[in-house]
Amino acid sequence: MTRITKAACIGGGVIGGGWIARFLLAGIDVSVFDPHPEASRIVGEVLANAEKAYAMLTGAPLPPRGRLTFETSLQEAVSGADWIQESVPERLDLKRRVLTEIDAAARPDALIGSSTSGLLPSDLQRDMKHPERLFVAHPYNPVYLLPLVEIVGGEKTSKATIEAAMERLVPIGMKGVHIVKEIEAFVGDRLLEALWREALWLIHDDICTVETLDDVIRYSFGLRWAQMGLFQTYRIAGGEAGMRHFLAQFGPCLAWPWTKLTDVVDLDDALIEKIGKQSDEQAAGLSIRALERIRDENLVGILQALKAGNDGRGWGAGQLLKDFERSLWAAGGGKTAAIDPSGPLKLVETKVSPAWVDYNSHMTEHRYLQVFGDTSDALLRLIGVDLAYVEAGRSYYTVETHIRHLGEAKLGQAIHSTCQILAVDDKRLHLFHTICDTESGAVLATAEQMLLHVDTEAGKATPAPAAVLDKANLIATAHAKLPPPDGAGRHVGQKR
Ligand SMILES: NC(=O)C1=CN([C@@H]2O[C@H](COP(=O)(O)OP(=O)(O)OC[C@H]3O[C@@H](n4cnc5c(N)ncnc54)[C@H](O)[C@@H]3O)[C@@H](O)[C@H]2O)C=CC1
Ligand SMILES: C[N+](C)(C)CC(=O)CC(=O)[O-]
Repeated sequence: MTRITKAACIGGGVIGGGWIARFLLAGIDVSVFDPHPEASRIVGEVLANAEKAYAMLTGAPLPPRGRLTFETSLQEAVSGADWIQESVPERLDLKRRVLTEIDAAARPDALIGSSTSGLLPSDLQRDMKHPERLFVAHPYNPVYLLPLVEIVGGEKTSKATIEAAMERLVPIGMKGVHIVKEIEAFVGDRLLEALWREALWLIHDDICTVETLDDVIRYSFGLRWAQMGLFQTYRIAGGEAGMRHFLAQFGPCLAWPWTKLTDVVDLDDALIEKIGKQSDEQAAGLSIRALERIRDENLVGILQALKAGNDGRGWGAGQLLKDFERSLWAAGGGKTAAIDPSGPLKLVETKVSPAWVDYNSHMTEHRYLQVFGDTSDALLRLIGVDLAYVEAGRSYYTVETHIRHLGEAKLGQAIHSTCQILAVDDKRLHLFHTICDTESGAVLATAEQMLLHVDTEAGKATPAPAAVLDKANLIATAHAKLPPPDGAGRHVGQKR
């Protein structure tokens, strides 16, 4: 799979900032051009939120963050970049000018994506010398968490460009959908605008407030849409007879006066003030950045729930996250930086994610097991038991775990986990893990585990090969010199 090696972002506002974070956190160097005097502060704040969100989103090893540079000219920014993302304000004249400048300065094989929400790529590429490499790459806010990108070509865009763009989105955890015919606003914004138009009428006509309208969405179909979209949701709503019955029953309503159709409400001063006032009341003093953090925590929780859906196989955006994590493990998981076996190995660093917190407002018990499981997995990769090893039919299975809960981990808290090998023989790995608060070093939980080496096809324990045992023994020999960890060998109910 071909990867982006260097990205350039022209425009670093809401969307440019999101793209910058997406690229950097995928390990890609990014150079930015944005004449706004506070561009670097704005991008820095978006990036800080994105890093916080990623720490909660995944325990998979992210690559080292890409290098971020701000340039004083567009030409310097695009130099050497193989993906250039334009995210300047939504004005055709401005975008055409900027895209023409990018076209003149970019390397010949660079792909040029525009974040436009609705302008036609054929209009955008009109003045370009190499229009075949221009496409719309329309993302959704926040770009670093929402994976979708609508890829739309214009009359002069080449097929190869579309294919290359779609392919390069995969390693950065995004899902490209190719919209085969160009229309204004593509698919997503066409749908959103229809809903928005209706919403503005409902406020204008005093049917409800903005808060009630948002409640109607977020307590009902908003929850459905995140996981099944529209058509699959309606298929189920047709009962056992499915979609055809649904169409027969509710199709005729489309001709009833349920909607204002394409009438556009007049956004006069009075309506703007009414919506602005109601929106201020709804925000209850929360700043935009604070609302962004709440939104991000919620999105992380939803993505993680979807990752666990469909009997653990993942569903929709959650399945995409699962695949992305798999690629992260495959790419970086085995290459743990210099291991120092003179102490317990620090193998997992993470933050307590919203989906991990229970009704007691702290990390719930099975998430401790998840972190301990991740710690065992990290150790296994270290001794050569990686994805390729497992796919070849052998692995280690956990046969016993004893967890002790000694402290509380709260939402967003930075925690890490260490591993001490207690014993190794040809079939068994006896491990002792400790989860600590990263700031204070306080011990929050420990787990003692026994793992058995298995032939996964036969479903039987089998001796591990020398290559694995040698690596495990090297660490175990060093760990044998450490004092036995406090709590090792304890059983439930034992007095301290
Ligand atoms: N805000 C949103 O929800 C979404 C916006 N988009 C699209 O993304 C694009 C950017 O929108 P936002 O980020 O929301 O706008 P924004 O106003 O937050 O950011 C635009 C940035 O472009 C910079 N800029 C202006 N002229 C420039 C130039 N000549 N060269 C380089 N930078 C320049 C500005 O200083 C500003 O930082 C638009 O095409 C918009 O339709 C796409 C998806 C969602
Ligand atoms: C309002 N908007 C048209 C800029 C929205 C988008 O383009 C996509 C989004 O993130 O909702």
